[in-house]
Amino acid sequence: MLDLVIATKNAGKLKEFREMLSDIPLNIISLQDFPGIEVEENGDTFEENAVLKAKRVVELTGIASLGDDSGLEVAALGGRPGVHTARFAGPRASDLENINKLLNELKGVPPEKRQARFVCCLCLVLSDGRIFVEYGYLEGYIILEPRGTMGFGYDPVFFVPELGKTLAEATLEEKNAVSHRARATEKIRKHLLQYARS
Ligand SMILES: O=P(O)(O)OP(=O)(O)OP(=O)(O)OC[C@H]1O[C@@H](n2cnc3c(O)ncnc32)[C@H](O)[C@@H]1O
Ligand SMILES: [Mg+2]
Repeated sequence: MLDLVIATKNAGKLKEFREMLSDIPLNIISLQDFPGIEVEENGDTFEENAVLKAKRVVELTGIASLGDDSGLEVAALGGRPGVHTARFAGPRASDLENINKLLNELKGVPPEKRQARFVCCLCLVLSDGRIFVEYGYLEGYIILEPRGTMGFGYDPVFFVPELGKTLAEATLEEKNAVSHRARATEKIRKHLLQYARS
């Protein structure tokens, strides 16, 4: 069975990928298995960062890699925090600090004007250098107070109309049925299947 390195240090993303790709015969590992690898995410777009992550891992390991760069675009904030989502409240910000900063910036914005979307850009780089890029989106609203304990990141404040709950109130299976990451993964799946058979 071939290895696939998910180019991430985020345990929440890894858990979602492991579940979504469980039917593909690949041995899924991550940067937890390569603690020395650091990737500077200095791109101006999700795509630049997703490509940076996966290319760097292939360069250093020689193993095919899937990079995920994702984030939140909030309409009332003109699309911010966007590519800066992970460091919205500062370079080493925790999920809670980021959520608090978001809720503060949205203070006084009424519920119907709190539209947001999650964006996920996935980049698969194979060891022969071939590159595939796909996007997925999830539309929702930023609620007034966090709700739920599952998932990661901004999940407790992201309400999904099609689920009738926040992403942190959704099970892994429910989130993976609709998420930005799941939608991008569906599009990249055929390339992963081909790689697994190679
Ligand atoms: O770069 P890696 O190591 O993959 O991990 P990261 O957490 O830094 O990931 P990003 O650079 O892609 O930043 C994504 C930001 O968007 C948030 N985010 C992305 N997908 C999310 C999801 O499904 N639910 C909640 N928050 C999410 C996440 O918490 C980060 O703050
Ligand atoms: Mg990151």
